[in-house]
Amino acid sequence: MRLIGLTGGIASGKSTVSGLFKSAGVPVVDADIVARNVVQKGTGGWKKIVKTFGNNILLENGEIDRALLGQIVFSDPAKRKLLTRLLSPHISCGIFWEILKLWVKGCSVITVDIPLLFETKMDQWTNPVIVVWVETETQIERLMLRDGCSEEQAQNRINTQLALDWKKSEADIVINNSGSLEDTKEQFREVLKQVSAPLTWKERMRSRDGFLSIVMCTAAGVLLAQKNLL
Ligand SMILES: CC(C)(COP(=O)(O)OP(=O)(O)OC[C@H]1O[C@@H](n2cnc3c(N)ncnc32)[C@H](O)[C@@H]1O)[C@@H](O)C(=O)NCCC(=O)NCCS
Ligand SMILES: Nc1ncnc2c1ncn2[C@@H]1O[C@H](COP(=O)(O)OP(=O)(O)OP(=O)(O)O)[C@@H](O)[C@H]1O
Repeated sequence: MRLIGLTGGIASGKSTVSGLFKSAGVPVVDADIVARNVVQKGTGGWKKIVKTFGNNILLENGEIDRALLGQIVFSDPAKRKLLTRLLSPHISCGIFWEILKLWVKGCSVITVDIPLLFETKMDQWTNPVIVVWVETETQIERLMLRDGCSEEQAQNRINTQLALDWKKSEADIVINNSGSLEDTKEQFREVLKQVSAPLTWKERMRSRDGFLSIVMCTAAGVLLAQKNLL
C-alpha cells in the first residue's frame, strides 16, 4: 500500500489538491475532518476540551464553538500546544481507522491530507511527502479572502505552523500553487503519473515500516487512552 502524505501551510491549497486526488479516483483521508469528528458532542475529545477550556467554549447546542476556540488558541501558543497535545491521540487514531477502512476495501493508494504532517512527525509514515507551496503574499490574500480575517490574523495563523519554505525543502514533491488553478492541475497530472508508478523495493520497505508504525502507535494510544493515561 502507498500512503501519500499531503501537507503545506494554512490556505496553501491542500484541500484544492486533495480534491484533484479524489477526482482522479485516489481516496483521501482528511485530518481536518477527522479532527472535527473527534470533538463532536459527547466524544472523548469533546470532554477533554470542555474540561480544559470550560463550558464557555460551548455553543447553545452543546457543540464546541470552533470560532471561539480558534481565537483562543491562535492567539496563545501555550493553549494551542495544549489543545494539539489533547487531541493528537484522538486524531491519530481517527486517521488510522480511516486508512484501515480503505485498506480493507482494497485501496492500494491512499492520500492523507494532514496540515501538521511534519509538526506531528507523521511524515515518516508516508511516501512520498507532497508539499503544496504558495508564495506568502498569495497565501495571506487567499486566507483573508476565504476566512474573512485581517492581514494580522492571517499572518498570526501562518506563524503558528512550521515555515512553508522549510516544509518545501523537506518535500519529496512540491506543487507550486501560486499560479492559476489550471497551472496547479497541470503539475498535479505529472504528480499523479509519478505516484501511480509501482513502488520500488526500497519504497515498499519504507511504506511497510510506516504502516507498522501506525499500527503500533495507534495500539499504544488506545491502550494509554483506556488506562486514562492521556
Ligand atoms: C482551533 C480549531 C478549533 C479551529 O477550527 P476551525 O474550524 O476554525 O479551523 P479548521 O479546523 O478547519 O483548521 C483550519 C486550518 O488551521 C490550521 N490548524 C488547525 N489546528 C492547528 C494547530 N493546532 N496548530 C497550527 N495550525 C492549526 C490547519 O492548517 C487547518 O487546516 C481547530 O483547528 C482545532 O481543533 N485544531 C486542533 C486540532 C488540530 O491539531 N488539527 C490539525 C489536524 S492535523
Ligand atoms: N490556484 C488557486 N487560485 C486561486 N485560488 C485558489 C487556488 N488554490 C486555492 N485557492 C483558494 O485559496 C483558498 C485556500 O485553499 P485551500 O482551502 O485548498 O487551502 P488549504 O491548504 O486546504 O487550507 P487549510 O489549511 O485552511 O485547510 C480557498 O479559498 C481556495 O479556493
